[in-house]
Amino acid sequence: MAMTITEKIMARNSGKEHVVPGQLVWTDIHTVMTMDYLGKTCFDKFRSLGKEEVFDKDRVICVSDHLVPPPNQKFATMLNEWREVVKQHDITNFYDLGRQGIAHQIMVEQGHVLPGTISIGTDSHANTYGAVGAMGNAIGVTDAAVAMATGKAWFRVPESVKFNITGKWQPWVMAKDLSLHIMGMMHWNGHLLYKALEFTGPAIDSLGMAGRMTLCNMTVDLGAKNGIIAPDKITERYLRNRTTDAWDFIASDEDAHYDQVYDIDISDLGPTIAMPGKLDDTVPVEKLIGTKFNKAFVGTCTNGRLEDFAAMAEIMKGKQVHRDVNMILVPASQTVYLEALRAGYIETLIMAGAAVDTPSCAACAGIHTGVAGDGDIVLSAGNRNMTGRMGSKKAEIYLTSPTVVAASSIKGEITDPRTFDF
Ligand SMILES: CC(C)[C@H](C(=O)O)[C@@H](O)C(=O)O
Ligand code: SF4
Repeated sequence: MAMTITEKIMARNSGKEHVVPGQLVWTDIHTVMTMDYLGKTCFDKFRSLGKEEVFDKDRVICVSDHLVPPPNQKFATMLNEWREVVKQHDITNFYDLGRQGIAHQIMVEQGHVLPGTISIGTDSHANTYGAVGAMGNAIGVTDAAVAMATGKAWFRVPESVKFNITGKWQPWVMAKDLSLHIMGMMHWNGHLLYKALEFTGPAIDSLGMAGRMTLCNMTVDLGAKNGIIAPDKITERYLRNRTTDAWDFIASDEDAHYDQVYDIDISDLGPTIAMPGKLDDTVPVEKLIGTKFNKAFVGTCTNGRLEDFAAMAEIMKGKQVHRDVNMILVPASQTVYLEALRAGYIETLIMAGAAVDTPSCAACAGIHTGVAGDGDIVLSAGNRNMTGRMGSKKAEIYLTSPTVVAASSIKGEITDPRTFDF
């Protein structure tokens, strides 16, 4: 019986020949991720199950990202309790301050997710893991605690939806623009709720791992269960030095059934921006040319990767951030930070007047490093722009790609990087 890649992953990890959408399955879990913000609660739940030892100390991945370095005493104390509980359970892979990064970046870059397997995390953007052909899923602390105890979790097999992406990427247009375009196209109409979104087609084949991570990452903001891209040569190259585990090129059958199929030709897709307060209210950059803003932010699990800073450095080299703009850049992990330093991108960006901070979630959820105050207008490459998301309820957040943020920050107003004067 023909199956989609997500159905195949659900089947193979629940010991079944095949599964169908709607079926409940009890599956093996490759890795469970938890982080500083919810991790202590998660371990408390785990203890309440009467358990002391996690199912596999190498496969419960603990990351400090939302709260490091602690911005205040409350979070410093929370971090101390978190560190204590991770220590008590003798977890092998603890990415604490000094080795830190945003959990989803860590999970993929450190080889903790594998094509054809299922990894879950106590954070909504665990969908990111679909970039390497894994089923990545956000779950609550109770389900995470059960998985930490048993190495298993239950799922309702989702219906699959195919996004067939064709055409050639225009210069400076990024996967983020496609994500925002889909967000606007679907208008949160409920059609993608709890669906498995599969991205395929020539424009995906040519997309690097950073773009694939961006695309899968934001599927949760579309209401989907997961986002996934079948592993290919790009995946293989990416995973080469990151995992020694065996995996195979799992893919959907040609005659697999999809609940919906969307064809998108990106030849005409330009830089795209989500208006403040509503992620699905997206417009082409042309509509906002000249709009003023005073804060620029690039980082997060959506756009804090090496390729993002590389593109920004190309645009900003030898130029200066406009005097009315404060720009904060936060690499998604220590590895990204180091690679960006070595490649000279950080130097270029600092010379241009950007402030670069230590890897963390930073101001994305309004916790630290550049939170928004009353009256701020932020041009951000993050993933959420609801009122109050980055701090003040009296701030406005426009969401876009790193190249739009780069060109616009030089100009001091929203600008199209395709027509930017280099
Ligand atoms: C704190 C955490 C539970 C939350 C999430 O899961 O999304 C955060 O990462 C966010 O982006 O708002
Ligand atoms: S970077 Fe933002 S969206 Fe991603 S996990 Fe952190 S707070 Fe959540």
